[in-house]
Amino acid sequence: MKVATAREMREIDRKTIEEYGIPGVVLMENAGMQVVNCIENILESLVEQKICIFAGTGNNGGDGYVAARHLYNRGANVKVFLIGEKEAVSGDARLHLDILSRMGINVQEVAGERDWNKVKIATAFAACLVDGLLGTGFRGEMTGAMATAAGIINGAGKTVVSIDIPSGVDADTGQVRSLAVCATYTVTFGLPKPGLFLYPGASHVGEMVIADIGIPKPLLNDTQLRQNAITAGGVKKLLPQRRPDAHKGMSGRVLLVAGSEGFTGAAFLAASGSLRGGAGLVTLAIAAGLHDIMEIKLTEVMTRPLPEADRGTMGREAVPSVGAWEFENDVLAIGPGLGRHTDTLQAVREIIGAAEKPLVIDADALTALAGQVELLTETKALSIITPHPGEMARLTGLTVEEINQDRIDIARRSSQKWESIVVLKGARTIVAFPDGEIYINPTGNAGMATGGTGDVLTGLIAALIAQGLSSHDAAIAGVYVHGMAGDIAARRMGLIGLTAADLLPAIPVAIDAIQNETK
Ligand SMILES: NC(=O)C1=CN([C@@H]2O[C@H](COP(=O)(O)OP(=O)(O)OC[C@H]3O[C@@H](n4cnc5c(N)ncnc54)[C@H](O)[C@@H]3O)[C@@H](O)[C@H]2O)[C@@H](O)CC1
Ligand SMILES: [K+]
Repeated sequence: MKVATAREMREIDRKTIEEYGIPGVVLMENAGMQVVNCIENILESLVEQKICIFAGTGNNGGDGYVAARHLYNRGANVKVFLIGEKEAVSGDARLHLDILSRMGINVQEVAGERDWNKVKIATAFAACLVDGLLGTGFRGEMTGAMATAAGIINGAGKTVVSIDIPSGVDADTGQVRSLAVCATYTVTFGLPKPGLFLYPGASHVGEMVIADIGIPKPLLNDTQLRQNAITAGGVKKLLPQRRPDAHKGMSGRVLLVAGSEGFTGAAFLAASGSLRGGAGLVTLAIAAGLHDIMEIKLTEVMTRPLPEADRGTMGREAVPSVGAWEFENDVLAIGPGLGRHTDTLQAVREIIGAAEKPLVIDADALTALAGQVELLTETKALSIITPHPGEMARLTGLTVEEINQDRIDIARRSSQKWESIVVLKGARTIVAFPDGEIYINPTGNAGMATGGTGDVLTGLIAALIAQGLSSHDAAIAGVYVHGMAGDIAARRMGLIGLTAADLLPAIPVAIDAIQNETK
């Protein structure tokens, strides 16, 4: 599903109006009507329901006036509060404001203390509050009267329906400075905006309703829109089908280079992630001193001992062995729990530099790349790197905070610069491709913020590549399945105390659920 930034949405609106000839007031009419349809679904009947509409002076407020008119027509008792002056309302919004006046529906400009008291009393008795304060035109932070209004809305404890986006959320980044409206429902127009998926904005959205306001379909499917939200229906088309006469050789082979003393669990989780992801054969290459332990710990996985630097850490002599084994496999995943011994990191760089098969690079292998990321542009194969924000910080020189403030843009620019697929993990994983395309993953939960879940993802993505998916498709499908496995596990046991190993049995359940998805 395409996702549009504020600028792109403005452009879509412009083309709808100028190129297709659908007037802006019609779009606004449809938008307001869709908000009313949503409220009617929630409240069942609108007759004599008290509903407060909060409007700003822009077009978001314009949608609010339309909603007010239709709510009134359907029997509701509406109160419209304008945060600003009527004089400041122009264009399409002005036209709809004037219609309200002609209908005798009062629009109260909120300025002084007495007005705020009226607002507070009205909200206390309302069944539903409609937030048309600010939409995609919002920038910066809510201050003054806007902030006061948002505070009253949030403090009222009522059902809140936000128009297009909860006011105060940055449509492109999901950032919330000072405060933002906390919606129960957000009715967004045409296409969802990135800020509805990205945190902290995402936690203000409530239930997202994507409403048709009559924008022509070619504009909504425009390939020039470079952001997407991953959907179950989309992933279903990517996942491998298992033939009835399949044998293990057909489901692909994963070579995993992982683990070091104290970090055998990472190797176990990545290898198990590959198995649960459906790989036919999984080989774990691990420092020789740990080989015997892993033979016991992993039943279905083949293990290969690697020459060591110190006890339990891969040494540089491992490079030729990994190079030789790589050719017996379809994909090489490297990094989970490898440790940071200087020789190990050097070996990792040499392995990556020489690799010819698709690569999945994670954890300590990313540490090996810090300061030398250009190595990625020199590999023959397309690499997927799977940094969490801390690892991304080491790779980019930015802080974790800077990365989380603009996850999409940073993932996109890094992918283009490093000519690699970037899977930026964290709440709302972003998959970025060197051609500028972005996929936002909607699955997953806070319970997955625990050690080892990233190792499972590495193994899972590698398993999908082994089964014939392109690196592109494996990255998209992998993050979606992984998050969904986390959601399935969390439904069973809650968020607290969820472990990475709990994800493993949920992976096949997630894949099965997606494959049986009807859409
Ligand atoms: N033809 C169109 O463009 C359509 C637009 N629609 C609606 O219009 C919205 C976008 O409308 P606009 O571009 O007019 O913008 P908004 O209504 O989102 O807000 C713009 C107004 O808010 C002010 N503003 C910006 N940042 C502020 C801040 N930090 N504090 C206080 N005020 C601030 C601006 O100066 C401007 O007056 C969409 O979200 C959607 O709801 C819909 O009616 C569909 C059609
Ligand atoms: K809004």
